[in-house]
Amino acid sequence: MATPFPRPAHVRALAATDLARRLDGVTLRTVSGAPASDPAVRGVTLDSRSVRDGDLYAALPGANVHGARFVAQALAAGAVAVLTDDAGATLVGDELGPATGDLPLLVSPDPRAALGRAAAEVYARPDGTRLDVYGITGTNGKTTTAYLVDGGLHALGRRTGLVGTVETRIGDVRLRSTRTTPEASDLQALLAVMAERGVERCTMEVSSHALVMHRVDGVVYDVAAFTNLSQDHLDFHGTMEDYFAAKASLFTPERSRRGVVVVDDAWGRRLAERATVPVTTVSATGADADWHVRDLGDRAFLLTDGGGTSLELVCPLPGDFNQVNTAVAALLLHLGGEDLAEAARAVCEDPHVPGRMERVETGRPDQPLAVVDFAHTPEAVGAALRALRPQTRGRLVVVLGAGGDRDPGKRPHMGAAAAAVADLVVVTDDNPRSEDPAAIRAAVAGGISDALQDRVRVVAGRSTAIREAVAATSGADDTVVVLGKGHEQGQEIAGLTHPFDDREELGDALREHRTGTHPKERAPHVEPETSTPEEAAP
Ligand SMILES: CC(=O)N[C@H]1[C@@H](OP(=O)(O)OP(=O)(O)OC[C@H]2O[C@@H](n3ccc(=O)[nH]c3=O)[C@H](O)[C@@H]2O)O[C@H](CO)[C@@H](O)[C@@H]1O[C@H](C)C(=O)N[C@@H](C)C(=O)N[C@H](CCC(=O)O)C(=O)O
Ligand SMILES: Nc1ncnc2c1ncn2[C@@H]1O[C@H](COP(=O)(O)OP(=O)(O)OP(=O)(O)O)[C@@H](O)[C@H]1O
Ligand SMILES: N[C@H](CCC[C@H](N)C(=O)O)C(=O)O
Ligand SMILES: [Mg+2]
Repeated sequence: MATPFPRPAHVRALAATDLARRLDGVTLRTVSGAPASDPAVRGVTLDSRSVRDGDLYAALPGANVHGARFVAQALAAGAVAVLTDDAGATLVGDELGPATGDLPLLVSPDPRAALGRAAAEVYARPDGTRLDVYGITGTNGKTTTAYLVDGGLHALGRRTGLVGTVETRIGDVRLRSTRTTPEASDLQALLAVMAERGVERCTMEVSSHALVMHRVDGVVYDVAAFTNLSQDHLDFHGTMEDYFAAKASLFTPERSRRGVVVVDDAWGRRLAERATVPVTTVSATGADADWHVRDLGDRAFLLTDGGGTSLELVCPLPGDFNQVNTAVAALLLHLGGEDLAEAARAVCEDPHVPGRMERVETGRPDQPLAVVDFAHTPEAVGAALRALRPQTRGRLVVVLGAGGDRDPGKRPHMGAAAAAVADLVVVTDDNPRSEDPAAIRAAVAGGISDALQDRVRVVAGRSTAIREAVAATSGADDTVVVLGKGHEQGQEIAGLTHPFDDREELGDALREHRTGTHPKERAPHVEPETSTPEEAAP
């Protein structure tokens, strides 16, 4: 898929030989052994389908295929040089033969690691342009905190950029994000475009995939923040230790200048000890920290250093965890040079975070409290439901599933976390991707103990499940919450993405429930029938 990201108008046309010299560990070679030609490199990409005239094409080894397989396509599209590894150089020779004997090959033992720096060289900002970059990492809360920071900056009158799961923004221009953290060459181009268009501060989510896959190499964050660590992505990282090591690498001088670390889990406490840049710590649980969050009820909380500074704030979003996200956002801005009190008030002004604890309203006074949230880890499922429990006088009904082709180990824990708090758990499909949806549902429901199985319904088809959940509520005292897909606009089933929006589905279900309309199926379903709880037996 072609990258949607723009390129800067002004680039440095660096001779390929010069570029090679600027990159540590890179040697210049040709297929034939003849001297390399020396074209000007004016852009960088790692995807042959996105090559533009004058580009360096990074032919990277991948889990599925070696990018060197696409060198002919890249050259046809205008690539003038190739960054690759030894294996890639051999493949280029095999694919192209002597025809492009003087094509400059920039060869590195780890071309993915060289990519960000290569792009940073080519897209180097004009002197005097200042763009501060803030990076937020952690298992849960990156998107929410990034919106809080960006909203705060906006309220303070700064021109901002935002890069994350939901969208990418350059000032007022909004682009769709394909990943939480873009690939290194896209990111460097994006930051250069932001600087060109007068953006002063860019706030971005930094995923653990990005840290391991060198997507943020070439960026030094002015302030980095860590929210928390709990189980997710073990399909990619293997162990929690490795997952932690990925996150911790953000808090080193190569990647950031200073940090904010939440020390409410053991990983955060370890990070605060291990970080090799100065960090400010914050806790909402009374752990030893520089700053503390004290809940005052009704969303009010105190941000205090236990000494002379105490700010009373009203959290703009529901849930105790959002008080922590708000505190992190305020402290990050403070470390970035803003006055703390002004920053904290600005952060609390009026953030809209799409698909996170987002209410769905029909205008009908007797509708249940209806919420769409992005919780898709055991920890987040528990946190989201615990946030809604006290507001619910009647029944708390939750719809959830788990994504296919993603960490299978978290599925039973997600089911268990939901059943521990909710009165009814409707287990259904998230994005099954290439997996069997029934097996994923069974894994989620299978995590729920026998004693709680009477709270569980397993329903194939997310649309049907949302309608069953709404039908299980009986008025304004009840809550129905749909977890896992938040802002997502599609449901990925067997290689195809079908339009699907939880907020629309929930709104439709609430309106149909009121008028007694028959549930309509808007999205294609893998299996149309409603299955029974037996299917979920472990
Ligand atoms: C697990 C993972 O992150 N994989 C990334 C990895 O893919 P890969 O090693 O399998 O690459 P590959 O498919 O073998 O292709 C090899 C190379 O050939 C290139 N290619 C391929 C085909 C073609 O026609 N032309 C071409 O140039 C590719 O661009 C690639 O560089 O390198 C590719 C680019 O080099 C990435 O696109 C790809 O991200 C995939 C799409 C992905 O889904 N990543 C997700 C899991 C991800 O990154 N998620 C995080 C975390 C979100 C969160 O925190 O919850 C995110 O930041 O979004
Ligand atoms: N600080 C927090 N602690 C625990 N749970 C949280 C926290 N912040 C948000 N959540 C929960 O996690 C869900 C995901 O939040 P958010 O989208 O902000 O995280 P993220 O880190 O960007 O996730 P992703 O990696 O998938 O992009 C929220 O919908 C909410 O249920
Ligand atoms: N960025 C997250 C999104 C997960 C959202 C959930 N709907 C799923 O499909 O698992 C991931 O790739 O793990
Ligand atoms: Mg996110």
